[in-house]
Amino acid sequence: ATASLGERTRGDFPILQRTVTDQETPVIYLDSGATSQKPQEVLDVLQSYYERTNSNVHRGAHTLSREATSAYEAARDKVAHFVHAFSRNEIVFTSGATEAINLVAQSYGRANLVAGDEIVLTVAEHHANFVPWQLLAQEKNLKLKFVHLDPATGGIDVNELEGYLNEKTKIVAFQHVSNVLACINPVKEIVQKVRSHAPNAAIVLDACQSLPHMVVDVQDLGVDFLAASGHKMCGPTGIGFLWGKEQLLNEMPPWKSGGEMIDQVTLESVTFQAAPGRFEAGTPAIAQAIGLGAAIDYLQKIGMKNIELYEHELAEYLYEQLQTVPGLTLLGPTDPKKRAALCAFYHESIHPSDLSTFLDMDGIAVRAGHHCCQPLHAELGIPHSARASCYFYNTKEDIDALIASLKRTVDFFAGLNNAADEADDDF
Ligand SMILES: Cc1ncc(COP(=O)(O)O)c(CNc2co[nH]c2=O)c1O
Repeated sequence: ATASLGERTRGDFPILQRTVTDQETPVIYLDSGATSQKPQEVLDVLQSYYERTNSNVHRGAHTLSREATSAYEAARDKVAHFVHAFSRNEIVFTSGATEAINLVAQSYGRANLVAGDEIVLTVAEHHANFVPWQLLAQEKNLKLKFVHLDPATGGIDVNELEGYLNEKTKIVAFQHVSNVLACINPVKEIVQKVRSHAPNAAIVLDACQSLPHMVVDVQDLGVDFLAASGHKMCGPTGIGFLWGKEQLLNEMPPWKSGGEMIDQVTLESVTFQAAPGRFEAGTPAIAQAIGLGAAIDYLQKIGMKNIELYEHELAEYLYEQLQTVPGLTLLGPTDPKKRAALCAFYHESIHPSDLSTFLDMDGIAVRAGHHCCQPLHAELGIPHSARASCYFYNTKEDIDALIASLKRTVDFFAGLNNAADEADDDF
């Protein structure tokens, strides 16, 4: 049989050969929603940069600085091409999606929203796309509205959106893919609805959990801003980016200030670079940006469509196999075809942290907690959940190991409960 994409690529990732228990079997990493692993190609580029090219960018007139500058700006070109930006100037490097969204809230938000204006979010947003808007709303006395979940599908009820939109809606910010529900929001339909019912709204897309996993084309989607993190798409930590329409970016006031982002500084005044330089104060994360460029090269070699198709298989298999574990409730859409390759779940009597600890003892890495989505967990009536999240380097055998370990864990706790019941009966 043809080797799966996971079988063909897992050897590219040194860390996936590591064992984390006293058993010989390598770690089964099912926490890519938190951060992805890094292929050798990216690791080599980072090493080579520091060995051969390291220098500060945009300033020095010497060879190393010129080489570092062209490598850094080539990374920007790669990101621009990857998201099909209208222009390379629309790519602002940040430390990650969190910083990208904060930039929009504090620069665009402060300059364009006034008391009484409205921001529409969903209850499922990650805190990175929730708290910056809460703080802006507190600062400027704005109204926050939240699109809720559709109980029938387990996903976000975008039909509810229309009723929240009006002339005062100035921001509509939502995730492309949920890091907990696994739902894939219909971005183009949402954009159409917002454009027709909220003409003054800027649309901010949190693409953290979509960009690593599928083709994302900002021109096709029609949004105004997009935020993403490099570390979730085979890149190093410390790099992400904001894509924004060039005209919007150039109308926005600077955010962080200092060197690089200025044009002229005198004792009396200061003028600024145009985008993207305006928003890149200080020495940037040069190596990290170049590493992200190498990650994009790696992903493009595999093909984002191939990754998307393979992860559909993993998504369905993961969801269907988790349904065979007694006592589990799975979060998110009930149609496996409408899910990304992650699944959050909870057990009727076993704490998610106990589940993840027992899985860890079997060398399986999942996450337990609220996944920076406390409002969503409150909406679901649960304090936390466990979550398995896949990437293209995972295999169905990884999921089989997860399921087997979960069933052993559930049996173990059932045995404990039975023993406790018997002890009670003896009294
Ligand atoms: C949908 C979504 N938005 C924003 C972020 C923030 O990204 P950062 O700035 O790179 O941290 C995350 C990270 N999500 C997770 C990080 O750890 N577990 C997660 O699910 C995310 O999943």
